[in-house]
Order: sequence, then C-alpha cells, then structure tokens
Amino acid sequence: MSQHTLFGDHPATRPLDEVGEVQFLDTTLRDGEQAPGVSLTPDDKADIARKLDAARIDVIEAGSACTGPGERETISRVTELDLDATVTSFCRGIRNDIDLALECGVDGVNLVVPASDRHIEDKVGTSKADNVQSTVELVEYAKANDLWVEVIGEDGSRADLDYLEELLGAALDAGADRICWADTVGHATPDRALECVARLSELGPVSTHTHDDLGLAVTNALVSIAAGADLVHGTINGIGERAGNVALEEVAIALDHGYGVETMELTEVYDLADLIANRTGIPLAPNKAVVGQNAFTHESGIHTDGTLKDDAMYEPYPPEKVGRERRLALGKHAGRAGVQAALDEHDVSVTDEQLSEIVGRVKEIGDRGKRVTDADLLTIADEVTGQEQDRRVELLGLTAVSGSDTPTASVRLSVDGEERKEAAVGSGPVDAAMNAAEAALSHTADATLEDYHVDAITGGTDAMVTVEIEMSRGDDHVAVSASDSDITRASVRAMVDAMDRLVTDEDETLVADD
Ligand SMILES: CC(C)C(=O)C(=O)O
Repeated sequence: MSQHTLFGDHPATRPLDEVGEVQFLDTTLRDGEQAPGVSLTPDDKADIARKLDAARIDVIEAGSACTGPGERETISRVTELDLDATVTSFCRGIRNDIDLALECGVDGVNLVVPASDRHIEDKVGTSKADNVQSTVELVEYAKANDLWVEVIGEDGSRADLDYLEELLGAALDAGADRICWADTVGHATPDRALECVARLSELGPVSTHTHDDLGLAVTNALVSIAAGADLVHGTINGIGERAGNVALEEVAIALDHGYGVETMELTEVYDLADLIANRTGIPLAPNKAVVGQNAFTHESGIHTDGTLKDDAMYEPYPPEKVGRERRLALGKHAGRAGVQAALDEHDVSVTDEQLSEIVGRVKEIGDRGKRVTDADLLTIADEVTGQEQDRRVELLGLTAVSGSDTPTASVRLSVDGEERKEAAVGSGPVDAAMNAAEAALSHTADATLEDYHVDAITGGTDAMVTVEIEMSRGDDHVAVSASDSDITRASVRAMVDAMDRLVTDEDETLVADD
C-alpha cells in the first residue's frame, strides 16, 4: 500500500498518487459571483472564462440562466467564445430553468435538487418520493435535449445517506452523466466526506463540492478524491457564499506537490487570481496560500539569509511554478544578508560598517510599523555613504477635477530644472493625474507602472492613505511609497519619486530636445 493513503488503510480510500485523472469544474462565475457584493459584467465573465480555459479548466459553470435576461446575456457571451471547456449553467429542479439554459447555448447543466429533509420539506415543500420522480423526469428532459448533465444533491452532507444514494442513483439510471456530493454549508468533517463520497462513488462518476465554513474545504476535496471523486468543484481564490468555496488553486497545488497529480495549468494561476480579485473587488489576503502577496516574500533575517543560500530553504515549491516571483522584503526583522542583497540589486556598494548602520536604520523604520521600500533603502544608503544626489525629477504642482464630467488632471514637474506641464483625462482623478504625470515624463524615459496599491492608515473620510507603487525601466525595478491625506497627491508623488530613482544615470540627458 502507498504511503499516500489518507485515513491509513481505510478500505474506502485509494492512494492519491494513484488516482489518475482529476478534473476541475470552476464555479467562480456562479457560486463565486454569489459572494456578497460581487456582480460581473458580460465582459468580465468573458475575460475570466477565456483565462479559465487557457488554464485548462475542464468545466466552466458560467452562471444561473434563471437569474434574468442580464445573466443570460453573460452566459451567452461565454458560450459564444467556443472554448475547449464544457460550459454549463446552474439549474434548479425546474424544467423552465433547463429551457432558459438551452437558450444560452450551454453544453450542459448542473441540476440542483434538494437532498436533505430540511431542503426537501422546509424549502421546496415536496416529499422524498416526488423529489426522486421529478429528478428522473428532469434528467430525461435534459438528456433528450443533448445536454451534459450533472445532478447535485443540495445539502448532501446533511442528508440521510441511504436517501442520497436512492436519489442520485435514480439520476444516474435516468441518464445523468455524473452526480455530485455537495457540502452546501461546509458542515462536513473529513470522515463524513469520506463516508458519503465512498458510498456515492459505488454508483457512478462523482463530483465533490466543498465549502470552507469549518476551514476544511481543501481537506474535504482531497478526502473526496481519495474516496473516489474524479471531479472537483471550486472557485479561484476560494470566493463564494459565506466563507467561500474550496480554492481550486489550493487543490491543484496540493495534488501536484503532494501526490504528483496534474490538474489545471499551474503557471496561469497567479494571473487568474489577480484578474478575479480585480473584477470581483474581493482582494487577496496577503497570507492567502499560493496567490497572496506574502506567499513567496521573505522578510526575517534568518529566512532571508537561508533563502539567499538555497531558494528552497523556506519554500515548499518554487514561485515560478504558479506564475510568481520570489521577493525579499525589508522591515524590522531584516538582517545583513537581506539588506546587502537589496543593495546589490540596485548596484549600491557599501562598507561593512556602513552596512551595519543601514541595517539599523532599516530596522528603525520597521519598528515604527512601516514597510521599507526600495526608495527608503536607497535614501538611507545615500545618507550613510554621504552620496546624497540632487533630485532630478520633482513635483511642482497638481490639479485634479472630478464630477459628473470626465475626470481631468494637470501636473507640473521639474525635470533637470526644466518645467514640464501636461494634462490628461482618466477613469477617475487618480487615473487622470497618473496619466498626466506619465505624459510629462514620457519625453524623459520609458518606464512602466508594474504595481499600484493603496492602504488607508487611519479611518474616516480624512484618512491618511499610503500609496505603494512599483515601476520598472529596462532591467531596473523600484518600489516607492508616499503617504498623504489626498490619494491623488500620494499617487503622483510616489510615481514622481520612482521616476527620480529610475533616471539617476549620470550621463543621461533628461531635458527634451526642441
Ligand atoms: C451546488 C450548489 C447547490 C451549491 O452551490 C452548494 O450546494 O453549495
């Protein structure tokens, strides 16, 4: 027996490293969109679906056709993309829901029928026998319309298991392609997941749909696979009702890293997570597994030193595997090795004594609860080495106007003593001001804004905000932060400071030729 058997030698489990193919059904566009406050436009759904397809997701549940005409338009946008993935709609146990799904041109339906007494009697108000009968008729109807059909027993983890077997067995007998065990309220412990999925997998192909209310969604998905499930439902970033669905990227990396089982294209994971965070407005927690900002960032002296000696010292797998890069951050736990590495990155040479002083000053900033950016480090290094340079790019003035008309902004900069003024429009005042600053600087140097991030430091409408940006120019990267009570001013100041750092080559002429 393999060492990789969950629950030891429980007769109902199979070794995860011997499971062969495991498919993914992504429900970011349906269960993910059911997270409070999330509403995706047709363009959002089309962009996300394209990315999911590029990441080799097998089935994309594009929405619930019964929601209304707007939702049907978004599902149709996805079906028109002609993706490799099977595209489905969620349908309640109502014939009209299947008709509405057919109008959207889907390949299949995820037919949800009640499974627990609570759902059958108190929610739907039917009997167990009628529920089986209507499920059979709905499956036959959907199959007669050439649809791929998965039948999901809602609240399956709280259902009577004998009844769940009867219901889903009848669905398979009526022609359903697969059945799904749903832990609708994230209530199951791993042993309950094992018991249910093992029994259902005796009937035919089984999917698993787990929620994270007990923080067990990934565990229960893995246990389900060990018990016989061969398709996992989930969302990217784990968004979804309440505490969310299982995060597919976490299941994917656990299967790959722990058991050598391949599922989705892992190198697409980070871009996908970023896109979904942006479009749904649900940010990624910094400590989120796989895709959080800190997942491959090392700050403490001991970890940075270890990582510089051996990349794998404090990482289970390399960041490139999931489309990311490793970062070494500076803060109160910084050590000499980390600071030296950061200085090397910016080609700054210092003596041992100067390094000690720089480390001390970096720690002081960290002790005040602040992150130490590249710009902070370079300013400290300039002061400690006595090589303070005159600024070459400075912000002289900024005006931004927003209201019911298109937001506009103008900025006035000094570049090597020459005054530059530009105006621009944007999607908001910050965007307009950043566009204006970019226009004023573009005669100077081609730089790219890589990252932009805002944090409110205090509460209230007069909150201080810190804007952190990362810019690159050729091979040079610089991270800069600026704090202000005005978010537009903080953004432009950060951008101008970053440019000032990126154009310090002494031989470069910044004044435009007229
Ligand atoms: C599959 C369906 C009904 C679902 O979202 C759930 O049970 O959580």
